[in-house]
Amino acid sequence: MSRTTETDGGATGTTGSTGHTGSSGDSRSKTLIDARDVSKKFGEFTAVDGMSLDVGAGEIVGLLGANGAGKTTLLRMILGLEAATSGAISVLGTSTARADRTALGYVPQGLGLYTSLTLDQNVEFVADAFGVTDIPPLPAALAAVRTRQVASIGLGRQRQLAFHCALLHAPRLLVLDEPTSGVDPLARARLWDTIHAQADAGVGVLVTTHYMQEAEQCTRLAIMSHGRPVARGTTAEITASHEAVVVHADDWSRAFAALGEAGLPVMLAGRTSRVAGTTIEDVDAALDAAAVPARTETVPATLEETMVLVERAARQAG
Ligand SMILES: Nc1ncnc2c1ncn2[C@@H]1O[C@H](COP(=O)(O)OP(=O)(O)OP(=O)(O)O)[C@@H](O)[C@H]1O
Repeated sequence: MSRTTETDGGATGTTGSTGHTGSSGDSRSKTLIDARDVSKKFGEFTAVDGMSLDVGAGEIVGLLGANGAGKTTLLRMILGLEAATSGAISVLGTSTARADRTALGYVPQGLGLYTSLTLDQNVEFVADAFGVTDIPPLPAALAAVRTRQVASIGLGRQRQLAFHCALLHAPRLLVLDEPTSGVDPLARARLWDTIHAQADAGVGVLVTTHYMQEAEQCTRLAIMSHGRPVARGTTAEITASHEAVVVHADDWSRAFAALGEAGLPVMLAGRTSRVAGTTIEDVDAALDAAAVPARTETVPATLEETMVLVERAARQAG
């Protein structure tokens, strides 16, 4: 398996099935986003620093990072809503400025709906803007409230409507900025059904999310920290070189407390403690010192643990 995790801020291309698809022949035509070494400065502040990213047809690429990591800024540059300070971005085979807007669907964090208009009026507005005459029917949950003002319906339905509007003109590329934020788990699962259906139909999807369960549904991931690339690849590739120690103890709360008191970055998962980024010897020593009987084992780190570790490594590297 190719190793694609990066901790040095460098954005080398991935290889194999997760690799950059924009280099040759048939694959070139399927590359919908090709961003290379892109940076953005706001005055003296660097919000995005040397990010590279590609999205192919039928792929769901997840962009992850803590609040303020630079995800939205990168999306906005890809969409041509913000000019890059340096680097090159190609969208649908051309510069962002010349990209065919009718082939692009975008759901911003703020949804971009007209909240004082009804659901029907929002759909009509978007259909008019894109010249769509064959308007697909509203999903049942939205049809039931079609004449209500958008402001009067819940966030879950608003997000569903924003999706519906973004898909109205059958875009080839979908850009989603935290599309399920604040939505209950069932509605979230439904929105992800829609995302998968689009990808299955050949649409390329670039999505930001803070939910690890959603990230794990992506074809590939790019993780950024303080504007910089820190890891990329499939979930399996990104987590492959990271481990956690799992602690099984009858007195799980004492084990958890002992590890915390020893200064280890312990997390509780049900009734087991997990410590990522340290050795099993250190964990055993902390438990022995506190006289807590326990069985320990080393397991692959979760994506969430890996994100913490790569972010910490990036911070330490400066
Ligand atoms: N127009 C702007 N002028 C100055 N600074 C900005 C501007 N837009 C964004 N920033 C800063 O750039 C950094 C990255 O912001 P951005 O919104 O891209 O992060 P994010 O990863 O999308 O965060 P979140 O997950 O909270 O949405 C933040 O520190 C933000 O304050």
